[in-house]
Amino acid sequence: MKIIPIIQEEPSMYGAPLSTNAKKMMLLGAGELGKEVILEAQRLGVETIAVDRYANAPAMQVAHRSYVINMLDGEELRRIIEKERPDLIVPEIEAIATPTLVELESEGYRVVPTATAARLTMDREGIRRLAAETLGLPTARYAFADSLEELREAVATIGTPCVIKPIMSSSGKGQSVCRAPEDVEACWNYAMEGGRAKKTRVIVEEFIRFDSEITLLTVRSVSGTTYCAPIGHIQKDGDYIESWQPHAMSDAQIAEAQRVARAITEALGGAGIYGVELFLAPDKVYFSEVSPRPHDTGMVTMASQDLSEFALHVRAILGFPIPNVRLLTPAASYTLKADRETSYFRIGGLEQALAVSNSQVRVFGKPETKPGRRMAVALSSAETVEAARRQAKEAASHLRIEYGPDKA
Ligand SMILES: Nc1ncnc2c1ncn2[C@@H]1O[C@H](COP(=O)(O)OP(=O)(O)OP(=O)(O)O)[C@@H](O)[C@H]1O
Ligand SMILES: NCC(=O)N[C@@H]1O[C@H](COP(=O)([O-])[O-])[C@@H](O)[C@H]1O
Ligand SMILES: [Mg+2]
Repeated sequence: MKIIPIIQEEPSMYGAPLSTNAKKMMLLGAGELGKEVILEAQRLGVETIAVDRYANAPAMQVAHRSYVINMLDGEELRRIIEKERPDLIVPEIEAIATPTLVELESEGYRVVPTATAARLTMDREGIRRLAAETLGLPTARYAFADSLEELREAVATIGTPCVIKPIMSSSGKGQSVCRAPEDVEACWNYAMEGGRAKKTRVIVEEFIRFDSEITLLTVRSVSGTTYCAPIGHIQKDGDYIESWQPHAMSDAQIAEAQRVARAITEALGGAGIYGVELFLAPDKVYFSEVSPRPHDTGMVTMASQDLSEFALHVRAILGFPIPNVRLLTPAASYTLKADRETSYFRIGGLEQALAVSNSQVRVFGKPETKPGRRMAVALSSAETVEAARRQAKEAASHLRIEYGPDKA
């Protein structure tokens, strides 16, 4: 019997999930952000595959299928991609063998937003040099170092206080503020322990005394470039604790923030959502970094916008239009973090948290706690940002992690 393939003339024509004509999306990284991306993809009838370094990751729990591999190993990555042949490869974290993604893209695979964007944002050096040196965007002064000796020199050049970060890390892992030359060795050791990949290189950045910091979610789709209302946030030890939307900014600051966001997202190309991180100082908007994917601080959009950052990402990468994004209400998010390592734990306090007006909770379902690991988030909406922040903080304060005995 001759099988007549269904010709996919229109990008929007696809069959049911798990059928031969399904649209297949593979997420590389399966944390709390990927979980929401997968749920949104499934709402549009897409078949989903989640990949991460450990079993039972949040997005694996909602995907059609999953794989546990070392995503920094190019051969392992290629093996599962060639086995699954996904229509879309969607990086969800930075630490992926991006040279393999570049090769796969040249062989015809579609990497979101582009393999080059994944490669440039895989470590802090690629994106910082693109932003500051190629595009001339305003950033903190910076230098790189590969050893403790080089770090001493770099700190002397940049001056103290400065921020030291492994070039490959996220959520503040291995990041510290160096306040005086005698702190350099402790900062180096901390960076070596905290980096995600086995790379010893670090970036030293001038410490910016900003008034506030924001994420400007920027969407590139067939409808053009759209900016969400700015999201303000507070970070502790390099990781986000609280975010809110909209963040109050002057017209001049908004115009400058959008100029920077347009420049960096145009340079990275492709379609999808980008989280452009900016520091707002009285007379300047600094570019900090960009995620070519949904952003943790953007979880607030699940309570504030008609289309969350996850829905926007999925729409954009599938090639569907995004004529507008509506901010429905001020809203805020507040995180719940663990303080020790165990897989014997329970999360409680939902009865009280959900009794707070206009509040919701997302429990990510991570199988293990670790010190500083984000386990859940509270989301609240209100008439004002201030009230939303109070409610989200209150809801999160009711959530608690009860730890059992450590593993025998
Ligand atoms: N040069 C700087 N000056 C002042 N504060 C900084 C500087 N660099 C980073 N920070 C603070 O540390 C936070 C985390 O830094 P950064 O975004 O570079 O780390 P990250 O590990 O990539 O975090 P994430 O993955 O959550 O975005 C920033 O949001 C900011 O609050
Ligand atoms: N700032 C980036 C960020 O928030 N990324 C999100 O955290 C997960 C890793 O969490 P884990 O370290 O707890 O496994 C990632 O998979 C992503 O969802
Ligand atoms: Mg950041």
